[in-house]
Amino acid sequence: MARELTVAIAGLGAIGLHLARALDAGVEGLRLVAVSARDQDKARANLAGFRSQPALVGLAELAQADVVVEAAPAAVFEEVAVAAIEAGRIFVPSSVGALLPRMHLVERARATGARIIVPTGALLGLDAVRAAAEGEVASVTIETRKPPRGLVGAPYLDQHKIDVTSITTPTLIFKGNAFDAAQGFPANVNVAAALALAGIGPERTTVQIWADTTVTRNTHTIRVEAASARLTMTIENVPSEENPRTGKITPLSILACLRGLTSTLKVGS
Ligand SMILES: NC(=O)C1=CN([C@@H]2O[C@H](COP(=O)(O)OP(=O)(O)OC[C@H]3O[C@@H](n4cnc5c(N)ncnc54)[C@H](O)[C@@H]3O)[C@@H](O)[C@H]2O)C=CC1
Ligand SMILES: O=C([O-])CC(=O)C(=O)O
Repeated sequence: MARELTVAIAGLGAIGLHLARALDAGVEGLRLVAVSARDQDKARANLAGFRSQPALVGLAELAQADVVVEAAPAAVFEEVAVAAIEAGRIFVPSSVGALLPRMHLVERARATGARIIVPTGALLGLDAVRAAAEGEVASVTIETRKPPRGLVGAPYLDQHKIDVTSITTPTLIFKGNAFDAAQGFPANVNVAAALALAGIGPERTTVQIWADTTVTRNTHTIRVEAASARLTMTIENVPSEENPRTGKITPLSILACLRGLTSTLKVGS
């Protein structure tokens, strides 16, 4: 008997709307049943052509589904996460940076039977990082280069009075650990948070963020020095039209992650 999971999505932006459309088009074993949006009229317009109408509900009500995907601003992460975890659901966060200061949610999930599944998102190679982290790892670093406009609005820039729009040459904006990077750039370094969780934790994972006038893509390079292997991997993400901070691959990665929840053949660990 094929297994079917119902899915709910918080947020219908660059990630959520693409994912909702893909699920509505039909993915074996997954059925979109509910979505949540800030702008209800816009959401209704976006959903108008769907083959099957998901319910438009409040954030906490998303927990009616087996799988709750968070694709909303980090500010509402907790509301979505707590409802899903308390209901014992599978919680799939996009705003992974918001999970780092809330690791108590993992303990709650253990108690309620919920699972928290962090997708690879805009990054690559977390399978290899996880494998390496089963053994000894000396260092994990990530270098993120974004067109300056992709960094606009980050709290770190306001705090340090950095105007990225006036930058004319590639400039190192931040160097520190993944925990501090996630606080300072909540809409930009979810990839660093996911890397930290896959590998050696947010304190030991080193992050560099560059405002780079020479790149048109959100570019992430991971370097891992481990007893088993040395990894160097780069992904160059095409920014999405809706939100230049978010690479187009992100909803695709989450879709691939969701498929893996029910598929008979699953590739990659
Ligand atoms: N894990 C990863 O690799 C990546 C994670 N992200 C993160 O994923 C999250 C979503 O990213 P995008 O889709 O690009 O953002 P977006 O800004 O395009 O979409 C977010 C949507 O959430 C909606 N929203 C806002 N408040 C809401 C509320 N109270 N209830 C319901 N909906 C609400 C907005 O109206 C918007 O449509 C962000 O936190 C972003 O930083 C983005 C890229 C990669
Ligand atoms: O590269 C991207 O598409 C988005 C990104 O950096 C992130 O959210 O961490």
